[in-house]
Amino acid sequence: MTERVVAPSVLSMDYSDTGAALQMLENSPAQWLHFDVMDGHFVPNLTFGPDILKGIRKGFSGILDVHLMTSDPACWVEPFRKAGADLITFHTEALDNDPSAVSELLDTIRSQGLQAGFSVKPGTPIELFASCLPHADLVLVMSVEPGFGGQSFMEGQLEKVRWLASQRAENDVTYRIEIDGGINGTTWKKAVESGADTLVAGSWLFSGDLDQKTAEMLQ
Ligand SMILES: O=C(CO)[C@@H](O)[C@H](O)COP(=O)(O)O
Ligand SMILES: [Fe+2]
Repeated sequence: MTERVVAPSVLSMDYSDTGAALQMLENSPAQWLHFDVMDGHFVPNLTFGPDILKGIRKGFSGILDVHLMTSDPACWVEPFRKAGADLITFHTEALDNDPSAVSELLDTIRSQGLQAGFSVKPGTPIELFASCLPHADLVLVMSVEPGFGGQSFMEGQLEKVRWLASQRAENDVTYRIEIDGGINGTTWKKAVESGADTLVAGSWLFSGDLDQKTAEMLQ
């Protein structure tokens, strides 16, 4: 079984005291940090670039999990690799949902020594990307429309998690199944029961008791 991982989303981090926030994360049981990159074009919001990741890299020794919500994902692979990313996930919709292009970009990311993932928005069928699964280290199921933290969990997306888990059980593939959006004290359990092993959580985790909530999710 794949070890469960919790990845707090930096979108909800306290930026009035970044050093203290990073220190708290470094000392917490969370193994990863989820870094949401939004370009104001693929999604109607704008967040962080590689320079910010470079700073975060200095204060966090775990896995830096970059979630690219950008229209041109390929051009950001090298800058984020140089900045210290460990894993880069991009959206299939940015590549017109073309499975060949998705596999090709996954291979490119891996060839740079990084782990590679792809993600689908809630309206995109996951089955389109069966041929991409052997090329992926992680598949990210969005359980909200990408763009903002603090939205409600879309329970119907768990069907994709179940499909990914069954594909993994039936085939010679080893990707992680990550879920992102609306994760809280109730929804994380549903995600895990459906087969998710990598839990991104932003607003709920950062609203208090991050260590305790993370430890519970890892039990
Ligand atoms: O990618 C995204 C949003 O587009 C996420 O990573 C959110 O940042 C998760 O935040 P919560 O839904 O947990 O508040
Ligand atoms: Fe995300």
